[in-house]
Amino acid sequence: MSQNVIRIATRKSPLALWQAEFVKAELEKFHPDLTVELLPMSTKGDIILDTPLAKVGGKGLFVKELEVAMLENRADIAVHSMKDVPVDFPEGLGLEIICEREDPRDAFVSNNYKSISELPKGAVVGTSSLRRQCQIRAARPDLQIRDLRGNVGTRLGKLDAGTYDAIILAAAGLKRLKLEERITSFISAEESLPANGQGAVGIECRTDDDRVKALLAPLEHAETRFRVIAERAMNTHLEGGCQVPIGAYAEIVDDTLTLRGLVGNPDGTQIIASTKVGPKTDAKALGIALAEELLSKGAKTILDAVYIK
Ligand SMILES: NCc1[nH]cc(CCC(=O)O)c1CC(=O)O
Repeated sequence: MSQNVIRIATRKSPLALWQAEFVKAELEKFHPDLTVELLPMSTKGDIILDTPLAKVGGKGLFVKELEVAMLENRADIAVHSMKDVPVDFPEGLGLEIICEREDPRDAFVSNNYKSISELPKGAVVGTSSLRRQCQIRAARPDLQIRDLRGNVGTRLGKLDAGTYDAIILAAAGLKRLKLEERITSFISAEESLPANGQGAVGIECRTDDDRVKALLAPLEHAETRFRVIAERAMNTHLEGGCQVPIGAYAEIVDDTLTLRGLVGNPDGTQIIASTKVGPKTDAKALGIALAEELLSKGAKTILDAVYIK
């Protein structure tokens, strides 16, 4: 491979392409002589669109093809939403860079109502995230949750077609796609704890590729890394993928990290939540400790029930 080219393997969804273009622009900013090429491809997760993701099973539905491309040296890096990145990487690949986090919150989108609390009794809310479903139902057991798949544009189209009274999406995705004006209101972390890594973009590459790693280094954001490490450690220790009702959200103030976590069942009748606080450099240990605490409070029974359904 020429010394002056980096090839980005990317999914073809608008959000994935935005993320790849963002990394391309950042790389070109730091390295004016570098040429960055995009290699768009389809993944299993893009193709299986009619089955709830928890049932399709298997983590990493959206990343396998990208990883094969890097291992076969057809691409050098892949850009991921940290929320969708599996916890384990194939031999030879690793998540080398975590970029600065965008807004981590969930967003409420509706053409008729201002917020979840203003929805009329029995209103229909679209989301395929068990995490969002669980927390919405906990606050409003009367609401009906309906599956909502497809990329961000497709989901907004279904809302506009009248299929739902409201839908829930990640604020980060809407902002990145310049669709921020579609956000009716932001859902606070207290109302809906975000998914681990939500709003953060990570870069995967071959672990032995020192040339690429050196080029990527300026894109690293240390604070985001500590936050995402804590959140992912909790998720990993719970053995949860993205498609389970688990929320994990870390914040840092003056080098002190506060990690909140919750595990619930899809209908929101059970939620186990807790918090750990400690030095940010203990991010991983805090995540594991929080997972242990949630497990000891009954999270395992809840998660087992979600997986076998
Ligand atoms: N699960 C799909 C996905 N993966 C990342 C984002 C949004 C952007 C982000 O979290 O970085 C979305 C869409 C959504 O949840 O609305």
